[in-house]
Amino acid sequence: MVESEQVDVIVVGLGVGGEEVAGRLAEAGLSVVGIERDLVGGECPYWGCIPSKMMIRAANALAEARRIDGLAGSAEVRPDWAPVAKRIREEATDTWNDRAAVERFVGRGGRFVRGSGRLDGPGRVRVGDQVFESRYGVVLGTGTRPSVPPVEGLAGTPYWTNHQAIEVEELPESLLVLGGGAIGLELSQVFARFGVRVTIVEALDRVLAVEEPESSEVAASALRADGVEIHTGVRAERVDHDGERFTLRAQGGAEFTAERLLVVTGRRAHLDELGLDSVGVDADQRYLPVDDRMRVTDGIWAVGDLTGEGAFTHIAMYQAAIVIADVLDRARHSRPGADPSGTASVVGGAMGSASALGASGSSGTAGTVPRADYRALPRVTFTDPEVGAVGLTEEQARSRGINVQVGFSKLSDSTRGWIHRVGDEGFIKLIADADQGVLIGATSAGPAGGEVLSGLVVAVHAAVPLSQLRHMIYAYPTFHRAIEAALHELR
Ligand SMILES: Cc1cc2nc3c(=O)[nH]c(=O)nc-3n(C[C@H](O)[C@H](O)[C@H](O)COP(=O)(O)OP(=O)(O)OC[C@H]3O[C@@H](n4cnc5c(N)ncnc54)[C@H](O)[C@@H]3O)c2cc1C
Ligand SMILES: NC(=O)c1ccc[n+]([C@@H]2O[C@H](COP(=O)([O-])OP(=O)(O)OC[C@H]3O[C@@H](n4cnc5c(N)ncnc54)[C@H](O)[C@@H]3O)[C@@H](O)[C@H]2O)c1
Repeated sequence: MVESEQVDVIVVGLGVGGEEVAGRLAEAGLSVVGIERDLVGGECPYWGCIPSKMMIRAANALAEARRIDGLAGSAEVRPDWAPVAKRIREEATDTWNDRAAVERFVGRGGRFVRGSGRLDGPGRVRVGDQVFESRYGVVLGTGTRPSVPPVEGLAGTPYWTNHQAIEVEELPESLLVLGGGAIGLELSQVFARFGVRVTIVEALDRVLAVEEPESSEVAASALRADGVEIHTGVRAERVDHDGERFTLRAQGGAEFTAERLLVVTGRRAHLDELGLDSVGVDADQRYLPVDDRMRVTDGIWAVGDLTGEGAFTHIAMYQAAIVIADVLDRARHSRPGADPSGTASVVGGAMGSASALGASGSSGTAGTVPRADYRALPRVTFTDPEVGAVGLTEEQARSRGINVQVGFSKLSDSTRGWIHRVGDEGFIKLIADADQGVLIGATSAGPAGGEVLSGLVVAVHAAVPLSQLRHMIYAYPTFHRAIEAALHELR
């Protein structure tokens, strides 16, 4: 048996969630080993949120310029992908190099190990020839990878995932997008605005199917206006690549061809790679279930996409704060002569007297571990118009037997929408629990729909009574005044 090295905490996977947990625990004075097999920071900064939003910023600038005609004169727009690719390479990803992130982690007091970590019994993690043993526990933050459907022929073709789409230096003439979810819609609109002929093929009967049907309609009609072809209810049967072009054949005989094929049909965790059987946890699951303190089992926590609680960076960060508080709580109570009130410094040891966590307050008060609550989970799909949503959709609320009231108002009927004119598509949809007199869900689609959402997130999170929401003052003429109009429509 390989001799193991003892540390306080082992973090496997330094994506959004793992990096936050490992860095903060190290700052708090624990000895932390952080293990990452690819790039420290994970999907979001290198192939996800940040570069995709840089693309969207650029594509939206083109769209705004194209709206000048008829509103403010005329403009000739000549898209150029080169500055977008350069910005992603130089500003966002350092050409997909994590040097700075590794240095940041080490600078916070962490020990970095590059490799694939795997549980090797309770508290133990193996990385290649090294074995680490943890005093307080192991945190898993290994995220997800693209889930590629078993369509005949697809596996042998040079299809793109989000990685190649984000890294692209020269745009193709045409692009087939398999999957009309968040990634499919955001990237399709970007590429279409830069002149690529884009076709989306979606299996369900509408795009963005996890959100309200009205959201699907607004997003689909905006993309169509940008020239994107959308085919829903299509079952892909076979994919071929002849060296130059892809052909996708669908059930019923329909055929789609393009120079490139982007597969964005969801993501999946790879639990089989984590050695979960060595700690008695079933690896044959889609995600790793956790309790409201993110505990998988005694001494093992999970954070981020791996938990299946919503694949968003803000969820990974939210969960990370809970894990940090819980691990520190355990460390506090495990020390000889521990102060169970939790009022002493967070942990002992050479670096333990001053707690950065205590100073920032993000882990909660010493001794109290916050519990996860996803009632007011916000999400924003950054199409133009943006589709922001929080809490339950109408269908989810009805299927739970809630006494539902729905309020709806179109942005174009608001003063601000009318002033805005071109590009004012969108709406506010409110879902209320009539018995409780509170909002339990809401959608805010429109220009800055994700920003307008914030008031609705507060309303759902804090269960603000509808009577109070109706008697608030909404600034004139804002887009968010449409919330007031929708409140008056609740029935
Ligand atoms: C194109 C795209 C756009 C997105 N846009 C947004 C957005 O606008 N807003 C938003 O909130 N979210 C967005 N997301 C989702 C967001 O990127 C994820 O929710 C987030 O990255 C999840 O963080 P994580 O820490 O759970 O996992 P990840 O970021 O996936 O990190 C997991 C890390 O673990 C490593 N790893 C895996 N297994 C092992 C192992 N055995 N040993 C060592 N290391 C391992 C991986 O290499 C990886 O670095 C987007 C995603 C994509 C793909
Ligand atoms: N703005 C954001 O916050 C943002 C942006 C991008 C991604 N993300 C996160 O990343 C996750 C993954 O994004 P995604 O777009 O890959 O997944 P998704 O689950 O959002 O969408 C996948 C789509 O592919 C469709 N699909 C599945 N199999 C198919 C098949 N065989 N043929 C045709 N269509 C098929 C599904 O019906 C679905 O509409 C999202 O769930 C989201 O949480 C967030």
